Amino acid sequence: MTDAIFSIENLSIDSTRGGERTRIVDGLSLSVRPGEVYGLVGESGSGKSISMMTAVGLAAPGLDVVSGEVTFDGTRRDARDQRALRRPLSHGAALLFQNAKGALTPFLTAGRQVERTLRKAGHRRNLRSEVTELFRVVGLNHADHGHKYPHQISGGQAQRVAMACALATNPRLLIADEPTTALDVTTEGELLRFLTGLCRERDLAIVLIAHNLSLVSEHCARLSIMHAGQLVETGERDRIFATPLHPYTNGLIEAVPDLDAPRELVPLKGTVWGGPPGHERCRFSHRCPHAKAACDAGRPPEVTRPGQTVHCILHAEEPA
Ligand SMILES: Nc1ncnc2c1ncn2[C@@H]1O[C@H](COP(=O)(O)OP(=O)(O)OP(=O)(O)O)[C@@H](O)[C@H]1O
Repeated sequence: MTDAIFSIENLSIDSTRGGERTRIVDGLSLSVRPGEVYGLVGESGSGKSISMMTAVGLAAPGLDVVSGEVTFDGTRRDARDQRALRRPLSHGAALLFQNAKGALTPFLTAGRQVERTLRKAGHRRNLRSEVTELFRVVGLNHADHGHKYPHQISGGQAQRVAMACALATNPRLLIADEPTTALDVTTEGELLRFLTGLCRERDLAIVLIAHNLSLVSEHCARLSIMHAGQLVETGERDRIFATPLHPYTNGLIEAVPDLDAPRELVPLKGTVWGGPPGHERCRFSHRCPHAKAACDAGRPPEVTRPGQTVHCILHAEEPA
């Protein structure tokens, strides 16, 4: 995709535990445009965080980046060289995590946290007014909250302070890793609407990582669905919801309650990593109602349909 500001191609990561090597991310590719909130969805443990942290040069020690290329702002880099990858991304990208309160420094007021980030980003003049402006941008009143310590504000307010810190570096890419999981539903909705607006106003590219498909579908026009380290389906939200092609996507959609048309929810059977070892196969086969021998015999083929790409043998066999 030529107009993407951030793209990942064929990222694979191995982890070795107890002498056993496991491919925890297997050939992930995705790309995000400026002004877009892109969703990365999957159950807990499917590899969303590890993929995105590695793509910005923050792979945990001990992980082996086997392959992958990351393009940011027009320059392509080998993901195996994490240091080289981290340098440009540490200036152009910001990260938001689930527990904002825990991420803020407990002995610094909310205002000082933002001021410190501004200083680190090289700002020296008009710091007070820049902090006040960043508070305004994230929907907080500096006079009310700037002097408070993290334990004196709510989880939603702490997440807004974390956002102000993130915006202080003027990023072009924001990776938001389950940023609202610890918040109540109303605050969650408010914050995500706010993030979406921010993304449009500032032409910011956002990758929203979440396990909740309905949440992502509300805020992202394009998304990727991940299972056990592999992407199973990618594409436009409307197409994916209208005609889910992968049995896993279908399972996730069936598990989402629909208040307008109540129906029996169908929980997904099995666990993410419950299948036989080896990555040269479909990793959903042990949970799939349509599985056949061929699913375990090789990697699932990538099949492209208008606005959608699926990795599944079922669709390789039918005409486009
Ligand atoms: N530092 C590490 N070294 C080795 N394996 C790891 C490491 N961190 C995570 N893993 C494993 O990698 C897999 C993917 O983890 P990851 O945290 O990326 O999942 P996730 O989809 O983001 O889940 P969650 O929503 O729970 O954060 C899991 O099986 C996890 O146990």
